[in-house]
Amino acid sequence: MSTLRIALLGCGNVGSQVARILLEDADALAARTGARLELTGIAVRSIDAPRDVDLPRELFTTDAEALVESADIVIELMGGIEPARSLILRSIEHGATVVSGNKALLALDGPTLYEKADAAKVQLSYEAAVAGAIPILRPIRDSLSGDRITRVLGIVNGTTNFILDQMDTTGAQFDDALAEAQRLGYAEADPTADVGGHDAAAKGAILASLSFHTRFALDDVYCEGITQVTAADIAAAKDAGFVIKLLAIAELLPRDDADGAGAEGVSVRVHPTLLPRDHPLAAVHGAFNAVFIEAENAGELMFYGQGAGGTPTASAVLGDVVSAARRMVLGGPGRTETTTGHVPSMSIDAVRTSYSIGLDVADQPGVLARIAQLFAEQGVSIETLRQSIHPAGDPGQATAEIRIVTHRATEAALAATVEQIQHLAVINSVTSVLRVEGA
Ligand SMILES: NC(=O)c1ccc[n+]([C@@H]2O[C@H](COP(=O)([O-])OP(=O)(O)OC[C@H]3O[C@@H](n4cnc5c(N)ncnc54)[C@H](O)[C@@H]3O)[C@@H](O)[C@H]2O)c1
Ligand SMILES: N[C@@H](CCO)C(=O)O
Ligand code: NA
Repeated sequence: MSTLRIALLGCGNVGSQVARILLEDADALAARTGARLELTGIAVRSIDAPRDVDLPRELFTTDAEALVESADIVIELMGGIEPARSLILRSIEHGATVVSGNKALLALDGPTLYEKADAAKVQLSYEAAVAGAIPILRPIRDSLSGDRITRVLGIVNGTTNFILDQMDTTGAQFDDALAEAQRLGYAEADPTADVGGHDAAAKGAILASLSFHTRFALDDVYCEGITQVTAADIAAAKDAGFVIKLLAIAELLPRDDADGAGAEGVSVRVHPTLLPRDHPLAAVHGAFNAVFIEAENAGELMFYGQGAGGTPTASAVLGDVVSAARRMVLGGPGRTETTTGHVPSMSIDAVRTSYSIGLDVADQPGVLARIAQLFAEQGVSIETLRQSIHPAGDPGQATAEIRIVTHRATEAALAATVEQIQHLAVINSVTSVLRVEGA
């Protein structure tokens, strides 16, 4: 039996579990691949740093460059842009297959890496980068490659799903739910990339690229996080039969711009979204992830599981390693990417969706009529309207909270409506504007 030499870069949460599995399950992995997967070294910053997993000390090295030069398969789990990027490029130049979980790097500079890998005829795979343990990239790339995907809705960030789920199930405020996520170790000490939607946006760019056979970068993704979502938004959504989730959405849209008439484009966006409570994604609780796909022939599909954590994520890494090793044993590089299309990226302005709008208004005659008139003037049709009165001590000072759910409208029409409403004398404030999907 032949031997494949494996270099591991980084020995943190995920890397340490990958090393453990490579050593503990060596016989089973050899039987599955037809080659022995020999872990030749683990690049670390400090050889004597304390680690959760007990690994042979002689495997550790601080010379990552030398390690990749002698490897058949390089597993990059350091995270960050540099030196991960340079080490991956160096590995490709040396003809090594690369497996990575680095969504930040892939969303930022994936095209350069894929092109170098294609030119060198080596494989680059990264199942761990999107939705951790959930097999999602291989199903999109392989299983669904004979179908036409039309829409992808993903809960791809566990921290934000945990926070929104806590707010929904316990009525917690955002800050308290975030503190709980940090206490349980879901959120980073600096949770900006999670709550700002940037982590989900990186994953959205990767999902869109593979689903629509075109390379989309982070810049193509409209991104809105969950920091503005209040307990009142969640309660109002619940009252109206919805749940709020942070979704990464990639969908095919018709184009009606001058040179695109009759053609299609792709919109990629991340924002808090109202979902009907009977939508399959509404049942994804806690820090779990799920990706809901609509395809022309397959119809609706959902992939569910743990999107983070050292051991679950290591499962996805090992899947890529075994798959790559099998192809190396059988010969030939196999085809890893088909993102050679040219579907244009479309801005969120082209999207037509429903909106949930919260208004704080004076409780006076004619207020509803004025609001309804303004919506009509902008061509935005109201689907439901709920009102609750907040009495005040002085007569004439009572206020009302109004929640309007619209039929589908464009971002432009909605923005114009909100802009005009703010100028109405009877409106105290627009308390929230959220999009609705899946209704
Ligand atoms: N943890 C998860 O749940 C999860 C899920 C999906 C994807 N990922 C991705 O997997 C990768 C690793 O994540 P993690 O949670 O294990 O991170 P981590 O921070 O726990 O581990 C990274 C390790 O790499 C080491 N490292 C950084 N730069 C190095 C260098 N120049 N040389 C040697 N070692 C270096 C760090 O010291 C650290 O031990 C990241 O790209 C992350 O985005 C993680
Ligand atoms: N911070 C990410 C980790 C997995 O990429 C999350 O909360 O889902
Ligand atoms: Na995955």
